[in-house]
Amino acid sequence: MDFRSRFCCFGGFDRKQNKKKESTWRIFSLKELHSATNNFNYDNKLGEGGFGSVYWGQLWDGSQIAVKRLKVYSNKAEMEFAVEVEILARVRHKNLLSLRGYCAEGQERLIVYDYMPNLSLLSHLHGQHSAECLLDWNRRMNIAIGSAEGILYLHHHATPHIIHRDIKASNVLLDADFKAQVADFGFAKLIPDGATHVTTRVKGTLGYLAPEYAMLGKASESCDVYSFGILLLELASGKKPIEKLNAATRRSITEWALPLACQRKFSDIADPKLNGDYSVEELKRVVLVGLVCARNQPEKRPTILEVVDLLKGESKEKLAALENDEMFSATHAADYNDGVSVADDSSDFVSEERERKQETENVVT
Ligand SMILES: Nc1ncnc2c1ncn2[C@@H]1O[C@H](COP(=O)(O)OP(=O)(O)OP(=O)(O)O)[C@@H](O)[C@H]1O
Repeated sequence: MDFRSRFCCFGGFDRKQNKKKESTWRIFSLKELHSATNNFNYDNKLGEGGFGSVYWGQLWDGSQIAVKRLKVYSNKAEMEFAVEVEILARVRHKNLLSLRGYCAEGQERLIVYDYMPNLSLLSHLHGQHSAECLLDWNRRMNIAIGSAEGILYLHHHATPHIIHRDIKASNVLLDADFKAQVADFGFAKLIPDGATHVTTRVKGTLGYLAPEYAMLGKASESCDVYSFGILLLELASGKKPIEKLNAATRRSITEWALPLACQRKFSDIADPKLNGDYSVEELKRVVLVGLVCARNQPEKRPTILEVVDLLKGESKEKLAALENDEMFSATHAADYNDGVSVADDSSDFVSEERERKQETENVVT
């Protein structure tokens, strides 16, 4: 089956819809993308992910683009390509990375996006931009609320609803004004009307995976909420989702932050790069919401709609209730020693940047 017939199988486009979308995305020729990226020159390369390499380019009208080029053609990759294009074409939101178009010629598969000049949140928190300290508290707060609003659109406003399944710092891109754009829909799942979850192969990134999803393959909106909670803690603290303490010991960001939150030591959680320059109230809000999102029991997590309200500080009562939740009680804090968990040193438990992807065949049918 070629790309176009697969694309139609998703049922996303009829001719009428296509017409409506004409002004927002289009099909690019390979020749045009070769010329925009200086023949996919190494100097134009922005990064590399599971799907392939991403290149910076400039179109004839001067606009800047990012072109994701499929690494190796296969049926699986073709499917991932079709899912990403299909989903991107149907979503439009200020906090979701927009599709400019795609190219499918021979075995070449390319996706064209708007270029995000401030790259990913990961590059600012832990990567090449981290030393520049460009993420002041105000920007972090806007990124937290903006990305939550992007996810809210996927969960509650897109039809059918969409679970992202790979929310993480490298998938939150930043535009020229540091506005968050949630990206990378290659793993997303469309949720049929009325379904509460879909059972699926586990795909995602270690450190961000909800336990019920990692173990049972149960994907639902609350798995995205869990991953978003980890992202909030990362944004507040500047720490990675899993920290390597020594050769045999790993500590998750929740194991580290929960005892501190129970003892109300929020300033110990704040990223030292902020130099104490943050709103204490907002920091507390981000940490408490992050921790409640990353609870092990999915039914105890808030919806992303509640998360948006809480982050915006729109409901004082809900925030007070959250602060008084038994999860943040002093007795709960006593359950934790110093928050250190001992794990074996298998190389796939934690991995660095490039090795973080986990693709586990799920045993549940
Ligand atoms: N629209 C864009 N504008 C600017 N940079 C981008 C854009 N899209 C991707 N990038 C850069 O390219 C890198 C690779 O992106 P990609 O989505 O392929 O992989 P990833 O999210 O890092 O990893 P994975 O595919 O394993 O999830 C990103 O980390 C980002 O820095």
